Amino acid sequence: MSAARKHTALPKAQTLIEALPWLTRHHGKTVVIKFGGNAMVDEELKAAFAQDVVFLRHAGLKPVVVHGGGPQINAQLDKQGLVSEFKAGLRVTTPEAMDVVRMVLAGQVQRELVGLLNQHGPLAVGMTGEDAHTITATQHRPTIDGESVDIGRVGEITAIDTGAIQALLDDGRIPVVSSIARSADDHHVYNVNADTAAAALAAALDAETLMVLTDVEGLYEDWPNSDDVISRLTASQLEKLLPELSSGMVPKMQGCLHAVRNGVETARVIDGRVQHSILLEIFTDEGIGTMVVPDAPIDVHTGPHQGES
Ligand SMILES: Nc1ncnc2c1ncn2[C@@H]1O[C@H](COP(=O)(O)OP(=O)(O)O)[C@@H](O)[C@H]1O
Ligand SMILES: CC(=O)N[C@@H](CCC(=O)OP(=O)(O)O)C(=O)O
Repeated sequence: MSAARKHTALPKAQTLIEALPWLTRHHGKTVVIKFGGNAMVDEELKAAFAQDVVFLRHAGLKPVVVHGGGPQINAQLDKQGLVSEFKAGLRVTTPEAMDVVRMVLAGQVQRELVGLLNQHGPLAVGMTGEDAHTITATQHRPTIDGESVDIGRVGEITAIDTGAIQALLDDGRIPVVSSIARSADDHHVYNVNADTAAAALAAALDAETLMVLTDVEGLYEDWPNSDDVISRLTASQLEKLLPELSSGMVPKMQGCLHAVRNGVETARVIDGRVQHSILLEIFTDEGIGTMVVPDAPIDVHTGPHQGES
């Protein structure tokens, strides 16, 4: 056999080998991926998302999926003639609306994601924050114009028990978590923003990465006037920006800040409208969206490090 024979699959082998340093570095690490309701409306994107997550799992990482479903909840509330209202970026959740939120997230969106992931094997297990006391909350009362406002059954996370998720990860499964919390106050449940839930879980699980998929390219520097995306910012830089942010970006970026301030190495906001955005983000050095990193540690001898992550 000629030693010089050209194998047609060589470029594929090279691509796999290029990924080797990344795979070695991230082997066994936990990555929490938040799949947003707005990125979840296209069938092909959903299937590609499931492939990416399963790929990560087979590559030796431990993915945990936390999902939203805002648009899907809106549609069901509409169908039932119930009004949707948001205050401080959160859904005003009456007891009737809470039933709809729970039914749509746990009964519809989560089931669909579990089904898509399990087309690739017996991997995904769905749960909500209610299960095994995974997420506990009390009533959240946002301050609007200086006043504490009652927005119904919206929860503020007070405790996370990672036991059930860890057990699933140890068993090689992919947990798929709906953002509903058990109540510390009564026997009912609370509606939690899915970005907030994902960030809290990432911190509690000591995840290496929080990845938030959404329907924009990342954090725009001057939204809605320009589409320049901020590619990288530190926790302190983000903290300064927070008061200027609006709508859905508020819980997302607050969540990223919480994550990197609590042990997560990077929090990334990426465009879920791009097919295979998870793999693109991971395998391109500079990433495709916005990356938040902790502040550089201060060295007592040399002062703050520059440009490290
Ligand atoms: N600075 C910003 N950069 C990007 N998007 C922003 C910004 N400020 C507000 N937004 C809005 O936030 C939205 C994303 O949040 P949201 O609608 O809650 O998405 P998801 O369903 O993925 O959680 C964007 O579609 C955009 O309209
Ligand atoms: C309290 C609150 O606002 N909860 C959200 C939960 C779902 C969610 O966050 O979905 P997205 O990620 O698709 O926005 C809601 O009811 O819409």
